Amino acid sequence: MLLSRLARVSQEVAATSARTRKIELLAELFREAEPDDVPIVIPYLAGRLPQGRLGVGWKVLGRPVAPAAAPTLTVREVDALLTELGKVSGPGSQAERARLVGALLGASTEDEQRFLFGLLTGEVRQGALDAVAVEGLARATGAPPAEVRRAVMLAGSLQTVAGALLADGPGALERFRLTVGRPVLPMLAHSASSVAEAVEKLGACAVEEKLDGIRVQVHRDSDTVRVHTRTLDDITDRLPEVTAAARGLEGERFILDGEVISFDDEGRPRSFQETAGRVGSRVDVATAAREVPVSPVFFDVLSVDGRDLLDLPLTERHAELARLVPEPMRVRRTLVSGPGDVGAAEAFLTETLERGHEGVVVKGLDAAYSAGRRGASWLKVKPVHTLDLVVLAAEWGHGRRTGKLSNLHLGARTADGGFAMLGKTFKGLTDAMLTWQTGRLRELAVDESGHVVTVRPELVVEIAYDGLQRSTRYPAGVTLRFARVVRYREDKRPEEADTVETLLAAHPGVRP
Ligand SMILES: Nc1ncnc2c1ncn2[C@@H]1O[C@H](COP(=O)(O)OP(=O)(O)OP(=O)(O)O)[C@@H](O)[C@H]1O
Repeated sequence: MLLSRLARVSQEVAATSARTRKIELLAELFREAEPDDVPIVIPYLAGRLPQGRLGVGWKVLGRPVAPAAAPTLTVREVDALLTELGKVSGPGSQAERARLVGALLGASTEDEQRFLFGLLTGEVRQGALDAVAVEGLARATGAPPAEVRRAVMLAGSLQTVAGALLADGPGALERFRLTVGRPVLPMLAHSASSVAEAVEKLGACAVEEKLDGIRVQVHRDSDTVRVHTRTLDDITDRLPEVTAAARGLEGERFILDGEVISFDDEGRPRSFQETAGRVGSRVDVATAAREVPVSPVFFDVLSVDGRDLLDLPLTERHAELARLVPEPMRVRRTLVSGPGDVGAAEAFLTETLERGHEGVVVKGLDAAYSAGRRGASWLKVKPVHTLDLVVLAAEWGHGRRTGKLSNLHLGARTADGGFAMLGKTFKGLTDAMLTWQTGRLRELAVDESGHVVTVRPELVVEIAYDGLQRSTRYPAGVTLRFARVVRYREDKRPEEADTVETLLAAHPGVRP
């Protein structure tokens, strides 16, 4: 497929607000695409780079290059060139990158250049596009949209399903059934501001402790156990305790969902940083496991003995979980019959906080497991509110922080798919975080002016703050009071960051 075709459709999709028209445009595009184009076309449409990071500075991109008169570039050629670009390193790499970018831009028409600028700087991000693409794909191939959605949810990748569908037609969906050994994206939660609000919304519900550890999905098929993170990375080798626990259970074939966390000698949870540090360390796992032992605590089960439980209501999945997993390895919960019984839910939250946990997750009893979704039937309630924001730029530090990118410019998502800066902070950053972020942010740099390095808006960071206040300095008309970094959220994509709208809704007293 020609890049010019993709660039035109991308522009048309962005220009129309009618969802049906977007779907039709994408269906047409998919009908023309070769299966091999799909892993490139889908991320490009959403403004994502399949390579993740390229290290191309704005200075390289900013140099004008005379455009080609007629379009000849294919999306696969562009992809191959960007892959090559991502690999350039060592002495002379700057010149080599400039040469490759020059060649790419010189072969592009004006429209294609505009598209590539948007893509490489991360300015065009169409978060909602993947959902529209699923519909377009269903239309293009004659597969039922609901089945395509379920396949995408189970494959954890729209590209993979799209490639299979375009190559083999609707029959290919069979391949994406829930299978032990093949991880699926976990179900996620929305937020509620109080237990009362959550119970009001959900009616009869289970209130579960919310453990601040690392989400794990554990697959066991007789002696084989695999442990995956929320982003589907395989971390089996780092967590021998989890493998041992799974092998110790009665069942032979199952998929469990839960949290891995480290408890101290008194049985209180250690800090998230300690658990995360343990899970993150790949070397000398045995020593790490002695110093910071972790335990799995399960709260859901997706499959048992070849039975797919995803569509069962929570109550039935709980019953299966209770049969399979003994009590200390299951999350604590209490059942609440509805708003009349909210006192029990509040008492459970208080007790959970006293035991050192961060809050509760309130879950509707009838709800199925929606893998990969932020389901409306799981509501988390945490007394300490934090925001997930995106790093837009960073400033070179002074004094002790010389040579390190320090002060972060923080952005929330806006309705048009962009980001609005809410303020800056360098508080809460440990030396290790400073070193890490300096390396990572340099890879994402697109421009440097004075002491400010502008980056592709990719990195999500969790921020604690004391309040919101009006400000004429910032584009959304508000800024954060006493913002400080809690942790980086590499498991989150910028599309999952908080929006200006939800922030304002959480502070009704502050009007920009
Ligand atoms: N009982 C539980 N049920 C579901 N999730 C739980 C539970 N206990 C802890 N968790 C964790 O809480 C997360 C749910 O919150 P959410 O899906 O919104 O992710 P998040 O945005 O990372 O949340 P947070 O930043 O609050 O951890 C899950 O991914 C899981 O890791």
